[in-house]
Amino acid sequence: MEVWAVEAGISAPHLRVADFGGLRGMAATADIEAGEPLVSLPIGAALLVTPKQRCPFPDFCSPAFYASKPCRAFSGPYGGPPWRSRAKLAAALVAGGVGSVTALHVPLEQVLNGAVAAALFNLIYDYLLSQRVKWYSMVPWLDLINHRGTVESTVEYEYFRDRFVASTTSRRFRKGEQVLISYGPQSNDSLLQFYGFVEAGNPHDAYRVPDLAARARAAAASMGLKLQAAPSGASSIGSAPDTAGTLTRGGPDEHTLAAITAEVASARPSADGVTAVQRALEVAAALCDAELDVLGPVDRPRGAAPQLQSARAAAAAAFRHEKAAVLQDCARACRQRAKRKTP
Ligand SMILES: C[S@@+](CC[C@H](N)C(=O)[O-])C[C@H]1O[C@@H](n2cnc3c(N)ncnc32)[C@H](O)[C@@H]1O
Repeated sequence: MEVWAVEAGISAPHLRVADFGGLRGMAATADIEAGEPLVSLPIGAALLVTPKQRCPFPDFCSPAFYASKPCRAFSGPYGGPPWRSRAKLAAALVAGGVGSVTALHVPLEQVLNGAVAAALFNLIYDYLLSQRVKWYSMVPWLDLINHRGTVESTVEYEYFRDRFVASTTSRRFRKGEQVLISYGPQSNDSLLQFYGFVEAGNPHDAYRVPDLAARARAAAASMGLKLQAAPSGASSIGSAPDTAGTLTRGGPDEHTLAAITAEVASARPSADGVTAVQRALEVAAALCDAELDVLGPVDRPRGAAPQLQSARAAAAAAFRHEKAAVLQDCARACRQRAKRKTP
């Protein structure tokens, strides 16, 4: 494979395939500075799905499935066709034009007008496409690097070199260390669904609270607060199209905090000097505690059990463990923020 990589023009001078506790990944063979390219490869070495492309194997997968895009593949903003394709198009236009003038005796002005219109249409079409769509790609060597949500990394398409270049922007790797990139700011739900693993301490993980209105009210009640009864269908949250809320390690997201604030605005007794948002944060913390109770004990299985467990059961246990950690962090953050004058 390494011979093939060299022949294909793939350059990853400081990486080698290595095993990290049973997980294959890439190790640094020398110190790598932040910003230094990790992998660089010609676009021809990657398997690309571009926006204009039709399903190349309709017998293997339906065109509709193909059009829905394989989410596990690396994706990035569509950079338009490489300059070589544009050069070929230009050459075809010139050849067609010359042929039309000499063989078909079409007036030169007419041919030039047509060629300019075709070139412009192509450029505008690609420009508009590149604003809206992504291309998806399987990228050899780059696809051997594992994920860490805290690493900042980029994968760029260099138009004139016609290459993908991946680098990290936030950190250096020491010789022998595992080299990691970020697959994007993804929750564990998304990582588990699309990549089959759960990231411990994932900074982008979140906990979804279904039926936020009812649970916020129940949390408020558990704190001894009395709320005006919400007439059915009149809940500030219940009337919104999405009735779920999102709790992150830093507290409820903006929408969720606003919704809880509105839901508990009528809370009595109203404590002196406590703003509506501070009250909502206290309720959010109680809501986290209640969700933790629902989750129950979520310790990772210990002892000999992990080896005996199926990978699926282990992933489910890790997933629950991480969700509990998100709730604990969220409750802590809410309580800290509720103490501040401007939470
Ligand atoms: C792009 S590949 C990375 C290379 C892969 N480990 C291999 O051996 O081919 C993505 C897959 O690697 C694994 N992976 C990546 N990052 C991981 C992590 N932080 N923890 C566990 N598995 C990870 C997952 O199985 C994921 O679907």
